Amino acid sequence: MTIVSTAIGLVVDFRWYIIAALVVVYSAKGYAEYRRLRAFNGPFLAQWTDLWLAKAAFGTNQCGALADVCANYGSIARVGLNTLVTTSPDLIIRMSAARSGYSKGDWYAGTRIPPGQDNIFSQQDDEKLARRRAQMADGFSGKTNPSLEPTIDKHVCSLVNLLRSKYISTTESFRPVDMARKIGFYAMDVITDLAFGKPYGNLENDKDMYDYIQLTEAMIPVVVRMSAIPVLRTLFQTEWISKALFPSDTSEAGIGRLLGIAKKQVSQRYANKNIDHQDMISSFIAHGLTETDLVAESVMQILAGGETPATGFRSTLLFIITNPRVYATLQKEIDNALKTDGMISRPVVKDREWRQLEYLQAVVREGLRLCPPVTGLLSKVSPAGGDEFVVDGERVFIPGGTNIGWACWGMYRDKAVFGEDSELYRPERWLEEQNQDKLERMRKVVDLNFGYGKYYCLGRQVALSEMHKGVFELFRNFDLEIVNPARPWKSQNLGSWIQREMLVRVTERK
Ligand code: HEM
Repeated sequence: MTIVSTAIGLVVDFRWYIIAALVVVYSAKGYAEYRRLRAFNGPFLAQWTDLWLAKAAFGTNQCGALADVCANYGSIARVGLNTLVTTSPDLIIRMSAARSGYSKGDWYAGTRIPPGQDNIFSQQDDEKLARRRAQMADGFSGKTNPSLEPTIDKHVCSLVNLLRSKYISTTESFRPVDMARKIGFYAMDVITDLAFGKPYGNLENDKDMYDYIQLTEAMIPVVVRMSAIPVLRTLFQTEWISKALFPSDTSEAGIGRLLGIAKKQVSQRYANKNIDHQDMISSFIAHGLTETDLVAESVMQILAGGETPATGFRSTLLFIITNPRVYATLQKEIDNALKTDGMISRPVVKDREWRQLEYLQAVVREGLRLCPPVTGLLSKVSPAGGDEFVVDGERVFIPGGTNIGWACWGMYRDKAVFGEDSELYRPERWLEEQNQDKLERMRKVVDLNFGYGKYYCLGRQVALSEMHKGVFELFRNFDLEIVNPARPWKSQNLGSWIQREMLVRVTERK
């Protein structure tokens, strides 16, 4: 007791010295951190603190804020004490290239679900990641996993059936449908079917089963925001804090419920592993994933592959139905293909068939350009010795251990790459460009939507198939009109997208 009271007395007596020492240490550290990245410009707050980053992360237009910083301060700009963002596709390609010295930064660690358990996305060790990618690649490939395309087709049919059975308007009746929600149902059914071998059944029940979409809409922004801000990231990664915050796998809804379902489904499949299924889980088991790995990977697939194709599909649909020229041209391409004997299968267009439809592909690519589904920072960290890089004709040195995220919203609107009208939704740009090098560059930049090199998205083919089939079948079957062109939907970017209330009038095609 006497020792404690003596210590408290000393602290009180010397409080001003202690406060002064703390201020000096903090300022010296802050100054050293400021100097380390002083070659990069950025907002004043971002030179000295992480407050600018926190403000952007907690706003509702995170990707726009990052793009503005690069527009104002250069294609590599400073947004925090140890964080840069870039609109340079060449830097993004360099960081993710197969043998680059860069690795995934701490941003990714916030995506360990359940807490403490790595999955393919959160894995920061390049060697372990390469091993895991090799184990999982076959499950994502249509060549080695014949169940992928039929699974997607099944849910395209369910989407069409749902619209036809409940939401057809006529001159006598008006039955607006929230397409933002139904597309979310579609994407979630596809991914749960692929990941667990059984869909959630959202489309069949016309319901957000287990409130999953509602709760992930609430949860993902929290994770993405926490990951963006270094101090919160450190807190969230502290095991007991993340465990305390994370819902248990016995929760009745949301991510806890997802984890519970994943555990149950995986353990059933694991027990039956010798039975000959030809799907994703069996491919992963055959490549040596343990039961614990499988749970973490199936949850991650749902988080990585649920909302992302839905965002691509929804925004593309909105661009089409609010643009009469695009609508008419697309419909004509679809109708002509349908009139050509044997070109298009029923009930759902095949992957090899939509790949022959140039305008449809341009429509989807342009949608991904203007509304990129993945907008979180995805920060990579520079190699220990730093890196030299030429940007906008100038050689810059990036010190070792620096986090570099992307400002993809700005990158996809670069006039030098996409032309003066880069803000405009104009699929024709993909068909009119005569200069093959320029076209190739445009393609390469938009394909960065799926990452690059050693971190390239494993679900790209699945996502493209979902989006192209979905768009084709909606316009094969229906006419679509936006109900309120003055407020077509509610869309916010919180690091990930929340898109809702997209009311559409659906009529049968004559
Ligand atoms: C339009 C839809 C999609 C987009 C735009 C997209 C984009 C991305 C991006 C940007 C990354 C991270 C790259 C990086 O870390 O640098 C990624 C990783 C990943 N994606 Fe996708 N994705 C989509 C759909 C899907 C789907 C449907 C699945 C699953 C079926 C999926 C599975 C994965 C996996 C497993 C990874 C981790 C790869 C790794 O870190 O090695 N994605 N995706």
